[in-house]
Amino acid sequence: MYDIREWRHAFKLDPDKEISDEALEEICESGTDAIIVGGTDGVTLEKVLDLMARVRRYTVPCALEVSNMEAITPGFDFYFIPTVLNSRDPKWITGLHHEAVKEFGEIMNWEEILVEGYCILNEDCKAATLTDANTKLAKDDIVGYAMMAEKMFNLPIFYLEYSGKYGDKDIVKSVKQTLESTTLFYGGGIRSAEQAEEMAFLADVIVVGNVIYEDLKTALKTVTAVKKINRK
Ligand SMILES: CC(C)=CCC/C(C)=C/CC/C(C)=C/CC/C(C)=C/CC/C(C)=C/CC/C(C)=C/CC/C(C)=C/COP(=O)(O)OP(=O)(O)O
Ligand SMILES: O=P(O)(O)OC[C@@H](O)CO
Ligand SMILES: [Mg+2]
Repeated sequence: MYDIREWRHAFKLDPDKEISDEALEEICESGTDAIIVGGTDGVTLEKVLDLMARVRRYTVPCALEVSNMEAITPGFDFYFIPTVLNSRDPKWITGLHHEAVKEFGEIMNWEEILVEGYCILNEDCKAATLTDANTKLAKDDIVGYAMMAEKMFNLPIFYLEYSGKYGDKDIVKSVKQTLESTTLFYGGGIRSAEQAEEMAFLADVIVVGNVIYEDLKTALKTVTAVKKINRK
């Protein structure tokens, strides 16, 4: 499925973490809508190339979520570019992006590039520390970022990122109610089929990451849990 507006579930694989061929096969053949390759640190070109080649044995769509310029390579179906809307440092909002587009803009295939408006809400996660994200936000602050993502910047994706921590359902619900055309990704702390199902009622796309490496069987169960619920 190459239209993110039809996705319900994605697995996020971290190039900096090891995964066996058997586990990778189960993940890629699970029925998930996509594999997102991304992580905050330790993402090198070598590790990205290795993981991409292994995922490419399967037909599942595969996106590279760019976290640094050095690890970008051709061969993915999509390139997801995060912009951290609640960062206190402009480098993570438009700074690195400006440098990249100045240098490579003429040769970039914009058809395969999707910008993700991130709002990072777990103050203890690596991405929050790296980007100096202001995580002390009230619901209306977060809803404001969602509205900016859609109405001001026309972004295809708004990503509520709780990486490592299960999020606040009330916030996810309010953000979903605010968005009309932008796709809402929810990611963070999903460690059971029940949690996946709960968030699938609220968000468009549920992203499952760390549990892949901690409890593969449970990770696989999140796919069926999410797929049985229609997107609103
Ligand atoms: C050759 C070719 C095909 C070219 C393609 C052209 C192309 C795509 C060019 C890129 C253009 C561009 C605009 C690039 C932007 C450059 C850039 C570096 C932007 C900054 C991105 C950013 C804000 C990164 C910050 C960190 C972040 C939000 C990462 C996202 C992933 C994430 C949150 C992972 C979760 O954390 P994790 O590491 O899993 O944590 P744990 O290990 O604790 O679980
Ligand atoms: O690793 P977890 O906590 O599942 O989060 C998934 C994803 O949102 C991380 O970027
Ligand atoms: Mg992770």
